[in-house]
Amino acid sequence: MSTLITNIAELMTQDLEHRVLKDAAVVIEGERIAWIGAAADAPAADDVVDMGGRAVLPGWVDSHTHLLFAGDRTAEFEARMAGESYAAGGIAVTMNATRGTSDFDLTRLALGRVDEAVSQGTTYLETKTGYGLDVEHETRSARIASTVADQVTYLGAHLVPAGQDPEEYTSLVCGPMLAAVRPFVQWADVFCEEGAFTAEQSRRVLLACRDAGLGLRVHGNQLGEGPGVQLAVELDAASVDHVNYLAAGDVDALAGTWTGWDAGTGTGSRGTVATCLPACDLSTRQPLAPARALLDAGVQVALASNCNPGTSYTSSMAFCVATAVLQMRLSVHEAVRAATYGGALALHKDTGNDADGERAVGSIAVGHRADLHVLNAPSATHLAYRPGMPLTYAVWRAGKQAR
Ligand SMILES: N=CN[C@@H](CCC(=O)O)C(=O)O
Ligand SMILES: [Zn+2]
Repeated sequence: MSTLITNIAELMTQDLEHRVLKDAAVVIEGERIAWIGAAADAPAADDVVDMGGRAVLPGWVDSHTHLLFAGDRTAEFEARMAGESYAAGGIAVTMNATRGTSDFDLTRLALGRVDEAVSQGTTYLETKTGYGLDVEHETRSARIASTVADQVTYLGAHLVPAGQDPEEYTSLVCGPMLAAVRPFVQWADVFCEEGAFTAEQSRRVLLACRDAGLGLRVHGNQLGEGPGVQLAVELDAASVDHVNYLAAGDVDALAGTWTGWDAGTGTGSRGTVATCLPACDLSTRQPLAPARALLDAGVQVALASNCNPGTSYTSSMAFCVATAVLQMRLSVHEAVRAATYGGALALHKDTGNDADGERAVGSIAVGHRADLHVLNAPSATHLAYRPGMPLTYAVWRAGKQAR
């Protein structure tokens, strides 16, 4: 079964050549992209869908979310808007609410959040554990997460629960908890920040997880200059996320990880992606991450929602893109790229086509997964030009129309 999607005013492919095609068409066949090119040259297909002069982008790749939670932190948000600063301790409020919720309700809540994201154009997403914080509840979160998200990250090292010795808790995270979650997760993450985990504790966790075969990610430099970025670089993590407070040495270290990467062919040795979370920066009133400086230094950048009840209760990637353009000084093409191809790079899903069966996401090219986001606008520029507007017109996820 093939579908020709035609009369596309602007097709922003975010492929390796950064092609933006005008008056274009795409053919999808099953879950894959089978053809792209000028609408006038399009081959016949079983079905034809006329986009009426709208813009088409890859679906958003949201590489950083925390969707497995119950409860709400409105009071904490209100206090912050009245001048309080964000501190890691709020995580315990969500931990208590999450532990007190049934499997059925936790699954329903997470699925509802995935639906919200997909209906706004997200077609591939990662989510994390981190609100269970004991073996039973971390394992449950990992298991449920593996049924609702495309990739799952183990974040047992999110906060040391009250009354527990930090070193003993770190040993639990590195030992029995890791063994229990392992069947359900691909990645491990640590909140390496004052009030959460020290550099030494974070390193212990990441090394144990790497030995268990997991890829690595780090929450780093969110609340102040700290060791997170350097640790991520040292351990060759796929991504370091937040990156609000960077010293010049941090930017250089991140740039250094990409010197063996050939961006033109998407081959070579991968570095550490800097994942910026602008909705979180605004909601916590932290300085926006220096995405412009990172890109200018040669660092690969992703944008993600960080959807969670404490610091960023939104899954709107369009909001992140608009903020990146309006406030972080990225071009529209750069911001969309960071929210699609950049997220795929951060999740190691940027390559793969017909030959290896692992289909790439985050860019529109033959053989890649058919993840398309149609805007109710003639160009992607409208994402920043009309911020906050409901611009998602249609979504294809793995070749199926999801909206
Ligand atoms: N910073 C650490 N973790 C989350 C927030 C968790 C919470 O406050 O519930 C984040 O990415 O911002
Ligand atoms: Zn996070």
